[in-house]
Amino acid sequence: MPSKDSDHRNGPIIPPTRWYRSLAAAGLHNPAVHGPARHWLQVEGSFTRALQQQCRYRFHVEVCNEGFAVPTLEEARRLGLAPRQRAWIREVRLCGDSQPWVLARTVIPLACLEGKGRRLRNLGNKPLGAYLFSRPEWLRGPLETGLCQNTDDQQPQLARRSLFHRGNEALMVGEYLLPTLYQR
Ligand SMILES: C=C(O[C@@H]1C=C(C(=O)O)C=C[C@H]1O)C(=O)O
Repeated sequence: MPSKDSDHRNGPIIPPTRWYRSLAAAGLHNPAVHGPARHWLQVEGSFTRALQQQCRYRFHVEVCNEGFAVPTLEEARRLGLAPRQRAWIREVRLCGDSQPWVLARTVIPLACLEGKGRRLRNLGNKPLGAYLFSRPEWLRGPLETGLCQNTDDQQPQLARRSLFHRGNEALMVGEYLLPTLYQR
């Protein structure tokens, strides 16, 4: 059942995105990945942490949509899920000093919600990164680079995503950089 946050009218518009295995591969299609956003596309470790370090005053997470929903076909394929299999989907804005800097979309398959993973449904405004990076059983896979399609200059143009693995299970975190983050 969707949480009350899914009533939010101003949820992030996550643009359709083409994903590449590396920054260099994406750069062949859009050299903007080598510009000021490059640093953010390559941050290792917790992205939340890196954003917090850039804030003068305050970092916060705004939950826009959260609940059970059907992932896109591309997401289902990437996670090895059957098409139309529902998952817990969380969409948030990551804000620095009260400005939205990043939109994030996380797809959490049902298997990840079992056992201790139940907590993943109750994060609220606590950043997911704080959860994942404080638990050694979750390991991050390689970062992909995304080129967002059909966006205007207020919307994300560039993105990154990775799978986090716990044994045979995996969830997927996509982070879509808003120009306000890297054009400051
Ligand atoms: C995965 C991380 O978590 C961050 C927090 C998110 C959330 O709270 O939904 C989403 C994407 C991330 O950037 C991270 O910090 O690296």
